[in-house]
Amino acid sequence: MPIIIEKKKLFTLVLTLDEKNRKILLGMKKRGFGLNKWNGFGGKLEPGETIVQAAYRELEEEAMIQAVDMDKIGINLFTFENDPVALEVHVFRSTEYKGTPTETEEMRPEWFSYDNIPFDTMWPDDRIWFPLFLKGQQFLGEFHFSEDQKRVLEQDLREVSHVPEEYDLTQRKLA
Ligand SMILES: COc1nc(N)nc2c1ncn2[C@H]1C[C@H](O)[C@@H](COP(=O)(O)OP(=O)(O)OP(=O)(O)O)O1
Repeated sequence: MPIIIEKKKLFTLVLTLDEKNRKILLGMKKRGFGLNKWNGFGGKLEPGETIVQAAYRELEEEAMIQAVDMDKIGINLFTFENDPVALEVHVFRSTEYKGTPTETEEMRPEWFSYDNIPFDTMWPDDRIWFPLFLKGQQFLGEFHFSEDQKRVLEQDLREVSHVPEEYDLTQRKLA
């Protein structure tokens, strides 16, 4: 079946690393989309906000920490069977922060070793692009999910030398 996109929604996703100890900070989602899954911290943009501003804000709101550095490392475009709305998720990598990760209404933060990432309790796309993310390689990904959001039916993951401002839908690989 062709993948038709009539509209896309922008999201951020921030993953904080403790590179010295090879650990990653994830949050258990306590409500809404992605409930009961470990993920990075992020969400939708507020009116008038840039993608980068939203990334800093969401990390602070959901984990109570302030990123000192943050680099956009990739964009994932998610589509779902029989749904014309795509999710364009801008992924950021942060290695320094201020504050103490603290549980909030939306997320329960926890550190995981790079060797023990809980992929079985994460979105299924994560195990595909995390290896690039962890080694600091910029990427563009497309993931087409089953209608029940449980399985990746088709995927395309590319290493890039520059991450664009937004995903160019005319250049997408899955269509
Ligand atoms: C479908 O595959 C996905 N995989 C991963 N790893 N992350 C995803 C996927 N789809 C969405 N996400 C990310 C993008 C955002 O970081 C969150 C969802 O954000 P949410 O819906 O919670 O947005 P908020 O603005 O925080 O929502 P509230 O209005 O509830 O505050 O998941």
